[in-house]
Amino acid sequence: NKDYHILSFFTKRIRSKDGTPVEIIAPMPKGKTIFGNTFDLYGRDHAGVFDHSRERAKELGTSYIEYTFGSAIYNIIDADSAENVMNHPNLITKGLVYNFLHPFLKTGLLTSTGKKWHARRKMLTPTFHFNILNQFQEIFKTESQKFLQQFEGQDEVTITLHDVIPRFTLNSICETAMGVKLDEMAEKGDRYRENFSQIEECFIRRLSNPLFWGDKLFEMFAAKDYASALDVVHGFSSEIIAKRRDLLKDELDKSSSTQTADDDGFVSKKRFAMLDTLIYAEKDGLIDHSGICEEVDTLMFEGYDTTSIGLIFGLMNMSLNPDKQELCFQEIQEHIDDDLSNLDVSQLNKLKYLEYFMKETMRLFPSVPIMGREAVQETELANGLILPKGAQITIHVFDIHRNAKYWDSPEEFRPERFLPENVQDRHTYAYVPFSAGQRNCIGQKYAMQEMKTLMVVLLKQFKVLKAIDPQKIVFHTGITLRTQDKIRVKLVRRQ
Ligand code: HEM
Repeated sequence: NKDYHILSFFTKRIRSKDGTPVEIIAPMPKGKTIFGNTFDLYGRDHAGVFDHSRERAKELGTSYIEYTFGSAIYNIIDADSAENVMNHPNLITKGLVYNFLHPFLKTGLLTSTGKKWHARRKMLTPTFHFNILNQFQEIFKTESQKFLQQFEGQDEVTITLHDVIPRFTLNSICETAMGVKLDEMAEKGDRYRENFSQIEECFIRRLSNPLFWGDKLFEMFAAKDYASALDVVHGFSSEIIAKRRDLLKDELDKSSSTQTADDDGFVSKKRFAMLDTLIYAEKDGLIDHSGICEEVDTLMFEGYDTTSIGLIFGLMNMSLNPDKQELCFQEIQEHIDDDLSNLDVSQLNKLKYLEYFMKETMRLFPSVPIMGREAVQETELANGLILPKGAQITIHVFDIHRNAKYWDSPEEFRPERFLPENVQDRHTYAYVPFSAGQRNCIGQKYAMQEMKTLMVVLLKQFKVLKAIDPQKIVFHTGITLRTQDKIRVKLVRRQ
């Protein structure tokens, strides 16, 4: 705190409530220049940016403070501080870095705050009700079967998960949430995913160079191909919305000509899509077309990319832990019929070990390894720190999940950690793959249901064998968890 005299003209310091030196509560690693930590990421590649936070966590072992040009950053790697922040009523606004997502997602549910966020959350929460999720089960099942059809006739095949899984999750989110089958739009879906990667590339370029934090310089020097990538992803979501509007109109038209006296709710008889809620809300004047677009972009991105990562690492872990894969398989055999006819939500709920397996996967490989908040007013935390207005908070989920304070041999893959008797004495906020508190993930049940379904359908037919060396995995920074190389597994058909 005493260093960086020049920076102090531009950046408000974090104080302590009772005058305790701040560094006793949270250490402050020295920055590379007189501008504090502003340029610490400068020149680092994607792996270097990711490793920076891991190195800090290892070196300091506790939550810490960094100073950059314009803002103090409180970096959280412990469960107590995570709880304080996630449950703080004044800390629901997302951090500055989320502004870099605005050209892509505008201010939908993930990135908005205040009254707008409250209204949208209220509007969308009922669409994740278990009755609706139950209806989606048939789609998850069919999409999982379709996923496996591509390996028909093959007894052994090595697959690149990063190539095949995202197509499955994008198809699933479009059919469930948007009510539109991607079958005839497969190529457009592929282009959506490619251009999404381009958008992410620009996001990282901005993140690692403070000169690009403002819009002007970024647009002048670093936004190559950004506008065209945005056009593609927005074009795709607009087409989905237009298609669903047409389908809904057709359903309404048909039902008014065929309705009988006991037909008391034509839409409820059809499969309901989350997008329908938004379209009906538009009729009631609660949202406009651009609002629908930002929510569709948000749900599509959140719903496909995060579950892809969960499944990619879930299958990788199956391949690396054959004994635990066998436990999952035995459990599946016990509860799910071979023809999958009883693969419904109530049966899925019985697959406890598979659930622990996926939870452990998300502990070691959280799809969202980092989350950010901003103090929009001076805010006191329970540990005695006073964050000035504008301070940024970074919650390092990746480091909390590997913090030896809560996890014995944290690097080891052990689904048994999630047995009820092992969970009860652990800090609740030591495990936050879906965040927690008001801004928690609205799609967590959906995600688990989808991931478990594909696992069941796949494990029934195939054994998953190792095809990579896990020691060679190099993590990259991204909007979500990335690796330098794509992950592969070998599938061998069960006899
Ligand atoms: C394994 C899968 C998933 C993981 C690990 C995950 C994780 C998260 C996390 C950590 C957040 C908080 C982000 C932040 O504060 O920056 C979040 C928010 C959100 N997630 Fe998920 N998510 C998953 C799947 C889904 C799915 C399937 C959907 C939708 C169908 C979804 C929709 C959302 C939305 C809309 C938000 C913003 C909620 C709000 O702020 O009110 N997520 N998710």
